[in-house]
Amino acid sequence: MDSLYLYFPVLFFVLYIISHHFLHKLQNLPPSPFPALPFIGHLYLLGKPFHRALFKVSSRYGPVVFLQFGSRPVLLVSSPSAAEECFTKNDIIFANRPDFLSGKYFGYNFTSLAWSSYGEHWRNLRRISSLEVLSSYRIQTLSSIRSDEINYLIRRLFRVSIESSENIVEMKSSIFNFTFNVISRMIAGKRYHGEKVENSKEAKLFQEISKDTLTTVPKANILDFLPFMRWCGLHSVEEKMMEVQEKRDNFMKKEIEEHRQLKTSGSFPSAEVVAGKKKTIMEVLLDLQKTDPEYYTDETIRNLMLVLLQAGSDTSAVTLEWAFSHLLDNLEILKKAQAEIDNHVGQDRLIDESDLAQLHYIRCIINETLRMHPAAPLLVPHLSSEECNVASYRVPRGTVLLVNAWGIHHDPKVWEDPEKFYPDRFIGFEGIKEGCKFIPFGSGRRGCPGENLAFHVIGLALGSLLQCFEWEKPNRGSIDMSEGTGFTLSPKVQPLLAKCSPRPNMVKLLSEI
Ligand code: HEM
Repeated sequence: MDSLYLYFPVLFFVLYIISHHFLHKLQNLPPSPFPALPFIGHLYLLGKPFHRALFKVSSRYGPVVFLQFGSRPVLLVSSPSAAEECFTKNDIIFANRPDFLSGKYFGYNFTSLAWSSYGEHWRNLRRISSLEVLSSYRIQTLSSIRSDEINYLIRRLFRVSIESSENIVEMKSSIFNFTFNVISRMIAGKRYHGEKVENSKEAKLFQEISKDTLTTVPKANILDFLPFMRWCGLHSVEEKMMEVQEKRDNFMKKEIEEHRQLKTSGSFPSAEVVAGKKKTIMEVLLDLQKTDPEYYTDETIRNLMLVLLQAGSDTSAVTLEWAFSHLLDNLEILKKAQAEIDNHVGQDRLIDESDLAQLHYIRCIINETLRMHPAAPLLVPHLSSEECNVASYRVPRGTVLLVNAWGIHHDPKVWEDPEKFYPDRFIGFEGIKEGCKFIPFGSGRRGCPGENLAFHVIGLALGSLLQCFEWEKPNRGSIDMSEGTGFTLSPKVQPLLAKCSPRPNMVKLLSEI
């Protein structure tokens, strides 16, 4: 009789497995790993980096997996066909964002472009950004900012390369300063890093704010899935977020006020803003405010500015750093890119953005970098607003959708030899016509609106730095390619160091910049 009690836990366990299995089948939910633990569900499966851990889960359970992350149901998708189903047939249903704390605090209570749910407000913000802010016309109008900024960067690298005996450059900060200055000048007509920075105190403040924002988000993600952790030592996270948001908001308030004053006094913040022809994005929005003050409130403008600044600078910088890391490890590819530039542009003038359309191999390098290191490996989380079907499975309303773009890009069934950095695979690639096998910018309604700008910024920087300099690894060892973790950004853990020296035929031109 006593031994019967010993069998109880085993019996319970077997019944649990059977009921889990049949309940799942009955509900027609996608496959789900066993077990889902009390409170944390499947969070125990999350190793670092998240995209790699989730790729392992998909390799075992299939391209569509149903998970429970703490209190939230999650659909993990990692095949081109399932991703396509989410972003075509079910696109409107998944065009929402979950109510994460980042959206509450940094997204102005879910009213920002990146965090608001699908609806009229989001459509309006998206329309303004596509037409007024990130349109081809606006990107072209502000091209002088990008060429000016690349000149600053080239000049600095040239100085380092001739002045220091070691000519070693820390690429991460150089690249970040470049992309940040590009976006901040397009938005506010102001640079915050490097030469001719008008107000270095302000620049330092924004750097602090960005750092605080990025360090708070992962802690907030824990609370997003495990709200009870508030009572287990994480109660201060929300206070910290409020504090950071206040700083972000005040920073933008000051910028807008300054812009207004300069506008009324007739003196614009930077030389390239001439007679309304090359308006900064902030000016465009302040003009719209005059016509519709109820909609274009100061808060809406601050909100949009902060989204663009954050979404536009880190992502492009991370991509450029990865591209250089691979080029230093594959010098034959680097030489091939330089040969293309020499062939189409020559060495008598610097690359101009209008050359980029001819530089197909440079585009292949960028694509290959985005394939291997999509800046947002799991895209940005979506949320289903109603029940739908994916790959014939039922997905309940209120499910968080994670599309593992990194997983799709690294799947040997989708890409041959996926771990090899091989830009030639993109020769003749037909983009969206090939479905969702390459989705670094997402797809569908919530796909990235800054894709075109990103290719201009990254293409110009990569092309110019390859045209002007010879690049080498700082030592013989191979480059550390470890990836950082996070739901929304996958930077390189070790900042890239590179040896850089001017290409002999470019020295004259470089000394004149
Ligand atoms: C290499 C560069 C970039 C990459 C890889 C990238 C990638 C992405 C991804 C994956 C998303 C989420 C898509 C989804 O929800 O499924 C996104 C959203 C977004 N991106 Fe980008 N992005 C880049 C550059 C930019 C730039 C330059 C800007 C603008 C200055 C920008 C602005 C945005 C905005 C505003 C959203 C939110 C859109 C929405 O929720 O409706 N991005 N981006």
